[in-house]
Amino acid sequence: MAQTPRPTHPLSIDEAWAFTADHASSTTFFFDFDGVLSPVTDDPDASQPVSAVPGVLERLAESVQRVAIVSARPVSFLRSRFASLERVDLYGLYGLEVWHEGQVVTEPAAEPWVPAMAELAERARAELPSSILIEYKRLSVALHYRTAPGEASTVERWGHEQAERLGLRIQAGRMVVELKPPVDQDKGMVITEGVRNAGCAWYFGDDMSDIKAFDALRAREAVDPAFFGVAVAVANPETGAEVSSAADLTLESPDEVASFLSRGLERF
Ligand SMILES: O=P(O)(O)OC[C@H]1O[C@H](O[C@H]2O[C@H](CO)[C@@H](O)[C@H](O)[C@H]2O)[C@H](O)[C@@H](O)[C@@H]1O
Repeated sequence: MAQTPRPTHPLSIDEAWAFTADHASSTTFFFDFDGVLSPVTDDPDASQPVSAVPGVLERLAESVQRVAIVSARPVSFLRSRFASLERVDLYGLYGLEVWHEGQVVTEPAAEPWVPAMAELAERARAELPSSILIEYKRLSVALHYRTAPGEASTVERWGHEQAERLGLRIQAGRMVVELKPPVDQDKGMVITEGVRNAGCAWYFGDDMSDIKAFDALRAREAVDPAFFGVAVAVANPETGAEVSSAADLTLESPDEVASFLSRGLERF
C-alpha cells in the first residue's frame, strides 16, 4: 500500500493524523506542561495534569517512537506529577535538566549558578511586594504576578535590574517573569536535538518559550522535506494570540488536548 504523502501547511488534521499513524515508529510527541497538560492555577504548587492525561500519554508512548514533556518546571516536579509514566521522557528547566536512567542530569554549565539563584530568591522575597509569588527552582527563579496583575510592571522592572546585576537571562511568560542562568539552552534547542533522527514530530505549547520549539520543527522541515512537524497551540487569554499565530492549529484547553489525542490514537 502507498504511504501517506507528507501533508502541506496549512494542515488538514485528518491528513496530519494519517501521516503520523503511517510513520508512528519515527514519530515523537513533545508537550509543555503548564497550560497544556494541566489547567492554570493561581498557585504553581497546586497544578495537576488533567485526569485523562497520564493514561493518554501512556497509550501514546506505546504507539509512537517517543513521548517527552519539555517544561520550565524542574524534573523533580514533573516526576511528582507523572511518577507512574515510565515511558515518557522528561526535560526540566527548559532542558537544563533531563531525567536519564533513573536520575536527574543537570547541564554542567548551569550548576555554578545554584548559589546565585538561592540568593536571588531570598532577595525577591525581601524586596518585592508580598503579593508576588516567588518560585525558587534551584537553577531559576520565577516571579509570579497572577494574583497581583497590578504589580506586573514592578516585577518586570525588578527582574530586569537583577538580570543586569547578575548577568542572568529573562524569560517572560503567562503572568510570570523568570530569571535563568546565562546558559545556551531553551525549548528550541531541546526540540532541534530531539528531532534530529525523527520522521515526524508534534509539539504542544501555550507560552512564549514554546514558540522556539515550533520554530525548531519548521527549521527541520526546511532542511528535510521528508520530515513532518506539527505545532499545536493551546488557547489562553495571555499569550494565546501570539502562540496561536505561530502554530498549525489551536486547541481550546488542556481537556481538549487529552480528547484530541484520544481521538487521534484511534487512527493507530
Ligand atoms: O514551560 P512551562 O512548563 O509551561 O512553564 C512556564 C511556567 O509555568 C508555570 O507557571 C504557569 O503556570 C502556573 C500554574 O498553573 C501559573 O500560576 C502561572 O501564572 C503560569 O505562568 C511555572 O510555575 C513557571 O515556573 C514556569 O515558568
